[in-house]
Amino acid sequence: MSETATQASPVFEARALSKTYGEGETAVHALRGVDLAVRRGEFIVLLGASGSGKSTLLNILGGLDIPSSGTLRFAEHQLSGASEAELTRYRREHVGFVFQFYNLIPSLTVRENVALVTDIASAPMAVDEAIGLVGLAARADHFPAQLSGGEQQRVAIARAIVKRPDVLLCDEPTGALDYQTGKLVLEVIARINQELGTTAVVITHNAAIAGMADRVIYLSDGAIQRIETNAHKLTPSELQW
Ligand SMILES: Nc1ncnc2c1ncn2[C@@H]1O[C@H](COP(=O)(O)OP(=O)(O)OP(=O)(O)O)[C@@H](O)[C@H]1O
Repeated sequence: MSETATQASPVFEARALSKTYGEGETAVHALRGVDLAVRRGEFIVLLGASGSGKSTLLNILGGLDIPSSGTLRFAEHQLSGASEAELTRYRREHVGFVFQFYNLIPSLTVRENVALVTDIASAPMAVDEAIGLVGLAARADHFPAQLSGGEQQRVAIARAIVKRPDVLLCDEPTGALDYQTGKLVLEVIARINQELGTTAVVITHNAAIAGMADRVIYLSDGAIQRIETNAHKLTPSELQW
């Protein structure tokens, strides 16, 4: 992260964020009082056991879910208490999502899959620029079925970043990929974070990935257990697992 990013004011600020699914005896407390500030341009890795609340936190940051209590602010937008229409606009203008499964449209080429989202973006980059950033210029006219899992995930990343989102939220982006392919995908996410200054929050089950983060947030039972800052960030090629 650059010096300016370190000094910038938080892009996300969460206070006492809680999320309860259901009610009464069957209530599940997915988040219990999370306080968190994320700086612009930061690379955050979220670690924690299954069920610790990682996806819930990421989905709330991305405006896909709403907290039961507490407050959440993104830059000048108050997300807690926002209407469904406001959250839709927030997601559209500011957030790129990458999930474990790529959700590409099989009948469209790489270029067409990425171009789809540019219609609703206010200032998208050129489709071929996004495809170039993820290293797939030579595959732009191919269909998803002609690509490896890692290449399909890179298309999904191109689709997420073509609209120039402020934040890139990734839920287990390498979960379905082998070691080498996973590293390539992580390299692309690190590149987007560094070259475009996109704030990145990445959920993983793989503790080794923590080495490439500015900060690692450990969730346990819906609460932040600890936060570690990496004095020296590793590149994905230096990670070993
Ligand atoms: N829509 C929902 N309805 C009811 N309970 C839910 C819902 N979504 C999540 N939960 C529960 O909230 C808790 C936190 O789930 P969450 O998916 O955030 O955990 P996670 O850390 O991302 O887990 P994993 O690593 O397995 O994906 C879990 O107990 C889960 O069962």
